[in-house]
Amino acid sequence: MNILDLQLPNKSSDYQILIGNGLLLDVNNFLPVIKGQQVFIVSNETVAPIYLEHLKKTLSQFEIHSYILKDGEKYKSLSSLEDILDSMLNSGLRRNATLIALGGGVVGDIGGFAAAIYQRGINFIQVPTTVLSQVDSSVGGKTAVNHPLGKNMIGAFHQPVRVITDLYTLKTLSNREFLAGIAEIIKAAIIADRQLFYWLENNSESILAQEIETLSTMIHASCSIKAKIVCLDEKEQGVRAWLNLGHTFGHAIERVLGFGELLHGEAVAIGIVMATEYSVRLGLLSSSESEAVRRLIQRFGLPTTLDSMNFRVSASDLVSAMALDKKNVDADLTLILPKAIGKVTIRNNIKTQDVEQFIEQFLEFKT
Ligand SMILES: NC(=O)c1ccc[n+]([C@@H]2O[C@H](COP(=O)([O-])OP(=O)(O)OC[C@H]3O[C@@H](n4cnc5c(N)ncnc54)[C@H](O)[C@@H]3O)[C@@H](O)[C@H]2O)c1
Ligand SMILES: O=C(O)C(=O)C[C@@H](O)[C@H](O)[C@H](O)COP(=O)(O)O
Ligand SMILES: [Zn+2]
Repeated sequence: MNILDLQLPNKSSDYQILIGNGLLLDVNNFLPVIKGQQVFIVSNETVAPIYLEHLKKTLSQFEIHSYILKDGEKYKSLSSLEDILDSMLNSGLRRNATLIALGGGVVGDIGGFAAAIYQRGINFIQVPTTVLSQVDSSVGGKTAVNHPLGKNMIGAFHQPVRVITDLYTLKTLSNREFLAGIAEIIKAAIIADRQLFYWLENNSESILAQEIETLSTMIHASCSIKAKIVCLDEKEQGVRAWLNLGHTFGHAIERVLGFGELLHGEAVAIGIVMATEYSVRLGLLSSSESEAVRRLIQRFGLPTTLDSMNFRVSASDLVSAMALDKKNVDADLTLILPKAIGKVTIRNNIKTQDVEQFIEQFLEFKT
């Protein structure tokens, strides 16, 4: 088992990320961080039938309650959140209970948000079961639900007390979801680890074959990047915004198409290509590095254009959605732009008209 320590400026919220095989089955991974006698597990209708009984058995010494969410991004909503909170109250959950989010990023984000606001905040553990949630969403304490007008618009920072990443759970993940998670790993490499970028290129065959040793190395490397950035800037006052590379475009795509039409990782893959090409347009990045990014994304079977997924959107709709992005300061857009593979910069004061013109050209482009 690998252990990553996430050390936040506020010492009392430091926590560990455990990464290994079969961790779900060992109560000792949970015991040090469970408070009280009550455990409330949030999962969904796909993950629960496979893993919920195992987890309940592991935690059989506790009083266990659970809530099973419908599957899909569209259920990361205020209305589902209300149902979860109703269920917590109906279960007689006390303030010293522990909530466990068992599932992918949707379950982790909404479950974490429920833990953040239930009786003003309770203990919570992330048990991520997708590549994406193991390398990204389970770490860092961003919890939220979507609003029809934008991604993650209603949420809170609420750190888990532990992240328990059981690599065995990936065995049941669909290939499309597996690949979507790789998009956030490519993102992490472009942000901060040039070596990881070329490692992904050189090990793509083994990754695509889902060889467990390779996956373990990859998940550990990518998760460490996220943990380091979060330690520097927990509440996104500065460098944490790097983690939003590809997301200004990606979130707008998700919202304009309708949540769940494209997977988050797929929208981020297209968003990364758009951000790198916009970076070339501004003269910040060489076209050869931008091409290398596009090639790596394609290598993992991820989309690089909306056209390749048979989706049609207008530049003006995308820009209107981007205007609501949480990073924006005043009327202009803020974008995270690569300067080289392994280095990004935060650019404020980007004019919406320029981005709209860029998107029009981008949407014309066919691979
Ligand atoms: N909080 C953050 O920092 C952060 C970071 C990145 C993404 N996110 C959010 O995470 C969400 C995307 O997460 P995701 O990609 O995990 O999507 P997801 O939670 O929808 O899971 C993907 C699919 O895989 C299924 N699944 C999960 N684990 C499985 C398993 N082990 N075996 C079989 N099926 C399994 C799910 O039921 C779902 O159908 C988005 O809402 C995104 O906004 C949040
Ligand atoms: O942890 C972060 O910070 C991120 O930006 C990670 C992203 O991959 C993730 O999708 C996050 O939920 C986006 O946050 P948001 O603040 O743009 O909603
Ligand atoms: Zn993301």
